[in-house]
Amino acid sequence: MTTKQPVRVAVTGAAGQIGYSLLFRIASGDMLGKDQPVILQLLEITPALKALNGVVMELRDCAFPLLADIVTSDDPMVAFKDVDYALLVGAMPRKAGMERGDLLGANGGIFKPQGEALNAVASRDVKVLVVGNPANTNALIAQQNAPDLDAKQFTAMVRLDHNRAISQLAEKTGKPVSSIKNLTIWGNHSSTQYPDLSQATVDGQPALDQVDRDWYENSYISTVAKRGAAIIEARGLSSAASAASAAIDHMRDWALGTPEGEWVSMGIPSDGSYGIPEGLIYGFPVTCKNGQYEIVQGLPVSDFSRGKMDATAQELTEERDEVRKLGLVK
Ligand SMILES: NC(=O)c1ccc[n+]([C@@H]2O[C@H](COP(=O)([O-])OP(=O)(O)OC[C@H]3O[C@@H](n4cnc5c(N)ncnc54)[C@H](O)[C@@H]3O)[C@@H](O)[C@H]2O)c1
Ligand SMILES: O=C(O)C[C@H](O)C(=O)O
Repeated sequence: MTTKQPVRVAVTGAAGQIGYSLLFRIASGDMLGKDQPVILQLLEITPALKALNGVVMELRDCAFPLLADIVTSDDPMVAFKDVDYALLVGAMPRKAGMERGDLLGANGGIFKPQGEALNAVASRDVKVLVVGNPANTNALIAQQNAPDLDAKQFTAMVRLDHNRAISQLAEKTGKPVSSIKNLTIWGNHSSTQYPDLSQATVDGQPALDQVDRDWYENSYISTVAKRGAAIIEARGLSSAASAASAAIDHMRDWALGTPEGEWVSMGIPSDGSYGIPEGLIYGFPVTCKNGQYEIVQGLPVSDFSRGKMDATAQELTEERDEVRKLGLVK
């Protein structure tokens, strides 16, 4: 029997399609371990509380041994009270033909009050993951409105891109996903992201020795970067189960650590590493230990990589300028 004290996990947009995959996996111990009880604190807008109640009924019907309690609210000051983890999912998804950045006007305003509420009532050690798009700049908005928390506590999800990049490479090389290590998603969770194979290995051998350079530069990068749009085109709805799975991976690795000698990609505040403007929430290669992440330093950067890394940083700078004009960040 477990003796650990429950931790509090907030999920926003909990009645949405990502929420419907995510909550059950958190409650079953996939995110924080099979010995860690959780209290779910679920935030929705008022008209969605009835649907959320249905999801809560289903959660209870699973009789998850690790699910200690469930709180629901339409008030972030209630949902974020004392939370140790916050997964900010609630936001409008894009439709076919839109870029994620087109959602800034509709979604940016959600993250200012949520940042303020986290600042006021969350655990001082809260770990925040922003999933709602455009995720990097929404994370920046939340962070800038939570001045009493450490900037490093706010992260954005590029793990879905990271997982897509692994899967595409596995398919191309005919090797299992478990044989692929150390690729990086640099930059924005958008079509300017840079899935970088220059340090990646397949079965311990350089990935770029095992694929054609032309395929890498002219097919692979755009397939990974535009996968979200391909899912919307096929499903008529944006990715949900895979997004939830990536959120689980992101939080699990941050909380419990990355395997020795391996890194993952997280959207985190730039400290100026690799010449990326300080403060942007940018995808970097990171290792995690004891609940902290660190940027992998000293990787060589080719001219090809430099161009791609700067282009996605430029897009994030423009998004920051846009939300500054909207008064959402300083
Ligand atoms: N970063 C990524 O890799 C990634 C991947 C997939 C989807 N997304 C994004 O995640 C977001 C959610 O996607 P979804 O498919 O679950 O959408 P959805 O429309 O199914 O669900 C969103 C939910 O958020 C709720 N919501 C809206 N405003 C809210 C607020 N202020 N507070 C709390 N809840 C609020 C809505 O009522 C709805 O139930 C979208 O912005 C989508 O683009 C990001
Ligand atoms: O593409 C989208 O708009 C949804 C999500 O960000 C994704 O990458 O699947």
